Order: sequence, then structure tokens, then C-alpha cells
Amino acid sequence: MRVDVVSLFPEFVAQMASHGVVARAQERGLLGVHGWNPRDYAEGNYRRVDDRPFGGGPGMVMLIDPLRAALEAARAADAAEARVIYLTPQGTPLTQDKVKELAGRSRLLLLCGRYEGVDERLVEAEVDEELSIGDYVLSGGELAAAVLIDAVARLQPGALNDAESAAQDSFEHGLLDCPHYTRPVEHALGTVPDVLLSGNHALIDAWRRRQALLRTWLRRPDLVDKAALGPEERQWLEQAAATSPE
Ligand SMILES: NC(=O)c1ccc(NCc2ccccc2N2CCOCC2)nc1
Repeated sequence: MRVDVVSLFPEFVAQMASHGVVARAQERGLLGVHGWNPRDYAEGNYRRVDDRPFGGGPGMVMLIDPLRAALEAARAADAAEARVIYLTPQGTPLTQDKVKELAGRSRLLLLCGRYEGVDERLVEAEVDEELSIGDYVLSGGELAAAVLIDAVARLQPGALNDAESAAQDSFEHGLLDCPHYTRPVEHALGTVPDVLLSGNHALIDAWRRRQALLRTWLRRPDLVDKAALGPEERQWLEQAAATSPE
């Protein structure tokens, strides 16, 4: 997968892509991350990339032309068609299902806004999807782009050493994750649930699924409805809910 990022701080995105899973995915040739700075395409000796908003109000708005030129340069760098995504608080909430869809594409082009955002005419003409990583405001779209890059990178086949861990991901089944434990068994902070020491993997899997279900029900009931629970799971949850301290 190729990801091009249009940003006034391309080094920011390059930096995040030089660590961990994303860096390894790049080393393995599974992913390529490329930054494009609109300032490199800005005219005049001040190389303006922003200007004052029509209608007044605080802050500045990113100009169309430098962004458009950077987008065109990014497009031209590879023959494959790119899906243009604008990271913005006004976007559609990003979910694991959307991540999975985007991870299957050959090219993404991420547009990162700064200042108060981007001239709407550029958004209408060039952007395929507006996505938000959550209902909060960041000083720029780069962090949101980094989140999306990480989420799609780890789903690239071969990116994670143990394929299980992607398939096992909590949101893989639409539920929160179960608790995890490691050595030592006995610790001042407590012990490890016996079932995890039993070596009985059918029991262990059932316990983990139930823990994930219970946690989801307690912390994110909104997700329970969406998760396709089997009748036995729904029945178990009703029993557990009846006895849960919450
Ligand atoms: N939730 C998200 O995905 C998210 C994404 C970006 C983002 N900020 C960049 C941005 C992008 C577009 C429009 C405005 C802005 N902002 C610029 C700075 O001022 C506030 C508005 N914030 C949160």
C-alpha cells in the first residue's frame, strides 16, 4: 500500500512512520509513506499557504492552489488511483470496519489541515472522504493521519509477526479486549486467573470471550448491540448482567 500525506509538517508523519509496526511494514515493502509539503508549491517570495477567511473571524484558511499542486504532485508519483481522505473534526467517525476497508486499497492520499482548515472548494473538488478519529479538536490533521496510517499498516499482510494478533484484535469482533496477564503468577498486585494457567484452550478461549463481552457490556453498551452475539452469548450476558456489581 502507498500512502501519500499532504501536510505543512511532512517530517512529522515521516517521523511516526519510522517507528515500530509502520517502520517494519515499510522495511518489508508492505507500505510506503510519502510526505508532500504545500509550501513547496506556494507562489511568491513569501510562499503563502494560508490567507484570511472571507466573512471575517479568527484564524486563517489554507489556500487552494498550494494544496492542489501538492495533491497533483502526489497523484503523479504513482500510476495507481488514490483515495483522497481529509482528516477533520467534521468527518465521519473512523471505525475498525472503515480501517479494514481502507487497508485493502492500494493507495491513500491523506490531506492534513492546519489553521482553521482548508478552503471548501478544494475539499469539494479533491476529497473523496472526510474522516474523524474522534470528537475532539487537534491543532492539525497530522496526528489523525498518523493514527490512520498505523491502523491500516498493522492490517497489511505480513506486517504483524503473529497473524493471530491482528485476527485476535478486540475490535476485530466488535468487542473490547479481554484482560491480559503475564509472569509472575504470584505478585503483590495479585494473582493470575486459574483458567489461564489450566492449559485448556477451549476453556481459556471461552473465558476470554466472556471477559470481553462483560467488559464491553459494562464500558461500552453501545457496542454490544452492534456485535453479532450468538443466542448463547446474549443469554450468558443477561445472566452476568443480572449478577454484575455495576
Ligand atoms: N478529530 C479529528 O480527526 C481531527 C482532525 C483534524 C483536526 N485538526 C485539523 C483540522 C482539519 C480540518 C479542519 C479543521 C482543523 N482544525 C485545525 C486547527 O484548529 C481546529 C480545527 N482535529 C481533529
